[in-house]
Amino acid sequence: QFHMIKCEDLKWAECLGQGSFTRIFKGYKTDIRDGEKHVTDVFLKELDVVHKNCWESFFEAASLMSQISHKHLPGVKNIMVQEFVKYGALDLYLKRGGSVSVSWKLDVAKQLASALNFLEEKNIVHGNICGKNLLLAREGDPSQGSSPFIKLSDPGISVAMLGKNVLEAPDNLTLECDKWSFGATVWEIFNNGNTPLQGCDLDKKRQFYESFKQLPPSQWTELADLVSQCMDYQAAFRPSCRSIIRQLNSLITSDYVILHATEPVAQ
Ligand SMILES: N#Cc1ccc(Nc2nc(N)cc(-n3cnc(CCO)c3)n2)cc1
Repeated sequence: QFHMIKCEDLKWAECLGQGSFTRIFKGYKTDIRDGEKHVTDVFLKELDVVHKNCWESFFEAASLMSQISHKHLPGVKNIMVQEFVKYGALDLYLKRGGSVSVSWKLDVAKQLASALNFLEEKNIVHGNICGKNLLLAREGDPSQGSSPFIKLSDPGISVAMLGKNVLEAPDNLTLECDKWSFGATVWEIFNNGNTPLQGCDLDKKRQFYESFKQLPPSQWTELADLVSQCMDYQAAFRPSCRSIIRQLNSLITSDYVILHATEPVAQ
C-alpha cells in the first residue's frame, strides 16, 4: 500500500543528524504533474546499511504509520520519506531559545494529548514520545493570535525492533508507557527542551527510577499534579487521555496563564 518514490526523483541535501540506526537529511522530491516540474521539500530518514537485516521491522514501522493519518502525525510516503516539517524537532527549537508563552506550551501539550488519544483509540503504542519526536509545523505568533502546530514523528526503528529480537516481550511496552512519556515530555516543554535527568549517566537514572523518585515539580501546582499523575509508578493509576485533555483544558483557562503570560514582546 505504499506509493513508491523513485530514487532519481529525490535529491539529498544537508544531513540533519544521526540516530542509533538511522541518518536524517533534508531533501527535495521532484514530481512531474500535468507536464510541470514540482519540487517539494522532504525529510529523509536513512536506515544504516549495517542494520539492513532489520529492514522488515523498519518496513513494519512504516506500514503501521502509513495505515493511519491524523493532522498531528506527519504524512509519510514510506518511512524513508516524510513531509518536511518546517521548524523541525521541538527540543532543539526550545533550546535555541524560542521564548514561548505558557499558553503556547499548553497548546502544544494539548495537541500531543490529542495525538495520543488518537493512537490510544487505534490501540497503537508510540513508544518514543519525547521532545525530539515532536515536530513544529507552525511557530504560532501571539501578536497575530496564531497558535503553534506540532506533529508527532514516527516512533522510529527502536519500537519496531522491540517486537523482534530483544528479550523483553513488547507487551511491557503498553499504552500506559506513552502516558508516562507524555508526562515527561510536558515536563521537558516547560523546562525549555531539557530532558529529565539530562546529563546524568545511565546508572544515576536507574537509581533515580528504582527509588521511585519524582522529577522536580513545576511551581504551578496543577501542572505539577498532571505531570506526576502521568508519571505514576503504577501504570494503572495513570490518567486516561480524556482526563489528561480535561485537565489541560482547565490549566489553559486558569488565571495562572494570564498572571504568567510571558508573551514575547510583539515586534
Ligand atoms: N534547522 C532545522 C530543521 C531541521 C529539520 C526540519 N524538518 C523536519 N521534518 C521532519 N519530517 C522530521 C524532522 N526531524 C528532525 N529531527 C527528527 C528527530 C528524529 O525523528 C525529526 N525534521 C526543519 C528544520
